[in-house]
Amino acid sequence: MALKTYHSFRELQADVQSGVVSCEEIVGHYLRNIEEKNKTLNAFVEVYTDFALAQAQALDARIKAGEPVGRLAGMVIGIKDVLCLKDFGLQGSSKILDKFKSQFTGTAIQRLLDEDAIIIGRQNCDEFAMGSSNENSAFGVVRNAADTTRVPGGSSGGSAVAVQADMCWASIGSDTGGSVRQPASFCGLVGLKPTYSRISRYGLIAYASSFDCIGPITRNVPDAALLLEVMAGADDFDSTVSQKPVPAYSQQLAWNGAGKKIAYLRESLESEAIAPAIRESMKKRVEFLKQQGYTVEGVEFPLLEYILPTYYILTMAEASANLSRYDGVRYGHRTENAPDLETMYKRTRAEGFGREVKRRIMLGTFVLSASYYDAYFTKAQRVRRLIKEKTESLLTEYDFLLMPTSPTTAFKIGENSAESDPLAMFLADIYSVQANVAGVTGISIPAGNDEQNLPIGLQIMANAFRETDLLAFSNYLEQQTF
Ligand SMILES: NC(=O)C[C@H](N)C(=O)O
Repeated sequence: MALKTYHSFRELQADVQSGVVSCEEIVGHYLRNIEEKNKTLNAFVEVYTDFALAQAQALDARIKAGEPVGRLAGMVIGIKDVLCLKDFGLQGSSKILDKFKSQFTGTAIQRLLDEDAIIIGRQNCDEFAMGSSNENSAFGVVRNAADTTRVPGGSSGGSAVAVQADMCWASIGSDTGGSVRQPASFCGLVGLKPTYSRISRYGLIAYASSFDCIGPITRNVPDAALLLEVMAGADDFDSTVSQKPVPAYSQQLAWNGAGKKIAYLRESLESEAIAPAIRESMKKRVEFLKQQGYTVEGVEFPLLEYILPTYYILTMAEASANLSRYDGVRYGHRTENAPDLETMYKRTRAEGFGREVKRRIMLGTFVLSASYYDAYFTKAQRVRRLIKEKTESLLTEYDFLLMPTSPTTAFKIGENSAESDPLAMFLADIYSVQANVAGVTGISIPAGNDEQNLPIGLQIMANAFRETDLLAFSNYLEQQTF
């Protein structure tokens, strides 16, 4: 029997708790959709059929027995292939982690399980989260369900498409420089990058540790708020995580706009490099907010042109160090019949890593090498500091900064590929990396469609640990019709 369409998790949860619908039926619905659509879309790389059904049955039994259940009972979630779930495969969508199994469950995922979420499978992504189109995956490209000739965005492309195509209720991705927000925008969804250190990274494959954040991809803002609330907070297993108490984000979504000041990046309305439909969508939102009586001002970000090089120099440097652990000794793939240890390392890494990952390891190693360290790495660290300070002061003067999530909507598969023009791919991240360079929070919410009916994303940034306000404002905007 087909599952009725639920518009909010609250509605679904009420039916689950009163026994109108069982968790087994819900899981069955998603398994059927996966069966039907995944061959084309390639969003899941592994489906945990037995595990998901067992979780559902156990939960149904508890509900029947009148036992209390967690805040996520009835929510079926997919996880990006960079998040550990004990005894299940984990590969960062790379050949080098072939057949690797997680030795433990990461904190964020454990917290979802503790609240009775059902984990249905792991999702395709760019290899080690490096990319913006999901074309750099050992499992092949993911297709955007709005137009299967187009990319879903990346690197959490499979996670976005799985929600877009109703193969799970929500997904958990990771965002190092837009990897949650940009695919969410390409697929018409909400993608939240929390403040750096808000969610523990214990059990997240490290890409660039001073940038990496875990974040939810959902259909709406209240779900993002609820998932953040469940996953965030102090954790003994991650010394970088913030000790700040976690607000009840999902209970504080009512918007009180009194006295709020909103900035928008002036070039969002003017730059020829931004698709006309995206500029138009921005304009409508800016005008709407002005009409509502808010102080809304266009601003320039003088360091904008330095953000991308800073991001790529630093993330590649960190990646080259983080990825040195894949040596064929401890994890996954190992080359066969190497005559000595050094050849074994070299061949394992040459065979196991894809082209984009190799490019980044080489560039990262270069900027960290003794002769170039100061010229690139140290300089980029200094510039990062300036970008962080400028961003924070802008977000102190204004409550929110609006800009597009991406300068274009979903592009064609192959059009921007890292193979043909890696720089073009990097340039598309121009607006999404600032929040990570500065460590603040940002969200992408749906903002209409372009002339080809492809989703547009509006990005809203707020200062560190201002998620409560950010989510309430996003929730308010999400409810308007433009
Ligand atoms: N990982 C991310 O957040 C995506 C970004 N485009 C990168 O390749 O670094």
